[in-house]
Amino acid sequence: MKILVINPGSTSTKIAVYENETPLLIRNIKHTTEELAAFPRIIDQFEFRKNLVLKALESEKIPFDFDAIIGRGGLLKPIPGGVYEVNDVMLDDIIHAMRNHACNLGCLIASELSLLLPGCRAFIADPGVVDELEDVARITGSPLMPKITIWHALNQRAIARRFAKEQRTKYEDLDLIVCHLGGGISVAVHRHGRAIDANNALDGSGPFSPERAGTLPAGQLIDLCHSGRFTNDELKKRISGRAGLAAHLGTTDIPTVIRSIEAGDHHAKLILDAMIYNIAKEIGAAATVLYGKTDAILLTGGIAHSDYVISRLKERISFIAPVYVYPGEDELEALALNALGALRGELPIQVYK
Ligand SMILES: Nc1ncnc2c1ncn2[C@@H]1O[C@H](COP(=O)(O)OP(=O)(O)O)[C@@H](O)[C@H]1O
Ligand SMILES: CCCC(=O)OP(=O)(O)O
Repeated sequence: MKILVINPGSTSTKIAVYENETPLLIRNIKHTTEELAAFPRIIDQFEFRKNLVLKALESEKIPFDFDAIIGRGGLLKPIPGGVYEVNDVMLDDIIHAMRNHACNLGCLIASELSLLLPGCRAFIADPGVVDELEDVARITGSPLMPKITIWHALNQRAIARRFAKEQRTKYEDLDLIVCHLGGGISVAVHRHGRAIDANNALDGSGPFSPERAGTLPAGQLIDLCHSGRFTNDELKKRISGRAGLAAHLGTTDIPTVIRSIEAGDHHAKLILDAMIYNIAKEIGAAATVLYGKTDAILLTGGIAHSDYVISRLKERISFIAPVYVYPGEDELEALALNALGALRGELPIQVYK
């Protein structure tokens, strides 16, 4: 069986072709800020990113012939984890999505390309809106604003399963805290295979990150909204996109920040250390969800490549549980395996309503 995998991220479009479990192509196309700035909205990048996928296949001489195309799912309504067939309700929700993120393009491109091939199916799996929260985790101090989770469900689950396999046990038998350290930072509590708590890494809660504000002081935010200094869209960008390290230091690139620190930039050190401090606090809070009985803490995502960040994080969190580091992400393989499992009847194909 042949699977095309499409993972549009904030700074890249990742593509893979699998023949059963074997990868035939893995391609990471990076996008510069200037290149993407030409598109007023993320949805406007649709043709650009779709054509990049087609060009990558053409340049590798891979025939356009697939049993399924799977995209990293978008910011839909909250849904349980798993594989979903792309349908009209999903496409309509994505076109009218309240939240902007490049992953919204995943199901749109998968759907459009699948229509070119009779019998080819379009799927998404474990999108960022996967919601398996316990009821108690859903309640905030205002009934007007129940908790929403937006997190790296796909990669966190793939890494948690990889860890379980390495430990010769089952994901469903473990109690884990998983932290994805990327453009956004998510911390989730996985209790026996269910993510019972997770932050909103996009525009809500948790530690600040390379490009997100994380939890903010609510009163000050309201005052800023009414200050007349910013439009609605500008303020949203100051929460998601131009926030966190980008706002403080003008870059989201950790190696650049570390070079500044090594060159004696005390402000850069203060900001990066503050980000690490906030991540550690979020992980500490997650440990209370498990009553302190955590089998392991897994750190993953691009920033997990950074010794500076990981060594300082470990200093603060190692007392909770053993810490394992999985730099980067496993999203392409996770998507491919989800599509294969669905086609083979090994995984249920859920219907988005
Ligand atoms: N080798 C590396 N060393 C340190 N930081 C890195 C490295 N590679 C990527 N990063 C950082 O990881 C972040 C992006 O993480 P990634 O998981 O690729 O993104 P996302 O989760 O947004 O898709 C950026 O802040 C980037 O600077
Ligand atoms: C939308 C999923 C959570 C997130 O923040 O993803 P990125 O880090 O890839 O932007």
